[in-house]
Amino acid sequence: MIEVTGLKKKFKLTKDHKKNKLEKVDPREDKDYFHSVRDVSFQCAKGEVLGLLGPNGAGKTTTLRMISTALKPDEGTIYIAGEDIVKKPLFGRKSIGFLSGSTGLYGRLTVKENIEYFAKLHGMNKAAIKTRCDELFDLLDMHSFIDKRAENLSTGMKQKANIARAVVHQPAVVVLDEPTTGLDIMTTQTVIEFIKGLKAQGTPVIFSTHHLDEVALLCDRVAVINEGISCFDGTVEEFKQAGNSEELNQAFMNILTEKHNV
Ligand SMILES: Nc1ncnc2c1ncn2[C@@H]1O[C@H](COP(=O)(O)OP(=O)(O)OP(=O)(O)O)[C@@H](O)[C@H]1O
Repeated sequence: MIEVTGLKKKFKLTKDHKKNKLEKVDPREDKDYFHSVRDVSFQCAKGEVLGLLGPNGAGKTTTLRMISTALKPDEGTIYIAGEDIVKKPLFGRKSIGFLSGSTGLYGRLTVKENIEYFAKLHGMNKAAIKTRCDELFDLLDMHSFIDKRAENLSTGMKQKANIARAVVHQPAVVVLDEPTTGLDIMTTQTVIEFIKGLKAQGTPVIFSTHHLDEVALLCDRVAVINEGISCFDGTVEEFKQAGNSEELNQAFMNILTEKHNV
């Protein structure tokens, strides 16, 4: 179970940003700061998949980076197994597997060497690494490229390798920032099946997406962020009710518009 409550994060504005007066002013911008995330809360229990939705710039990546402990929130709590990982970031790093657009692999190492290296960093022994790598290479259909250098991978291969890297230590919670962006249909399907597998094992999965068809396929819960503020957190059925539509795209737009006009 992961429970996120009242997260806030602001960034100091640079001089260059402040000078650019032609840009449309975002309500989150004040004199010196951009309040990227203003009040975000949601929860995801054992065996649930939560889809994190919001327009471009809503604050999804900033929120997920706080959950991954890469960014420290200004306010708020993130509880996993009864521990606030804002106060215990080391526990957070062990408990969470995080995939982001900026997750990196070492270009000169092969895929296998990369995954083994990150497994070692997590303190796994040789036997455990072999078993886990074989399992991940099967699940993510990676065998054909595990001996290729990471710098020579296609977008899809790289994404699969990054996912394997993120979950090699069997984290208690998996957090994926737009895991299917830029992937072809086959690779997307492999990633979707992989998320279903995590769910079947009871691992809570949080993923951000702009694809509501993925929400229909995978999610038990939905959280919506707009301009840094949570405007929905509930089950997919509650999402349809709140958005007054059985069609997820329409429900999403209705939720955004309604909350936007309040
Ligand atoms: N380090 C930073 N300094 C200043 N502003 C930032 C910083 N990081 C993020 N922001 C701003 O915070 C807002 C939220 O960004 P974020 O990347 O979290 O949005 P998002 O919901 O993930 O968007 P997208 O769907 O386009 O990926 C954006 O306006 C972004 O420009």
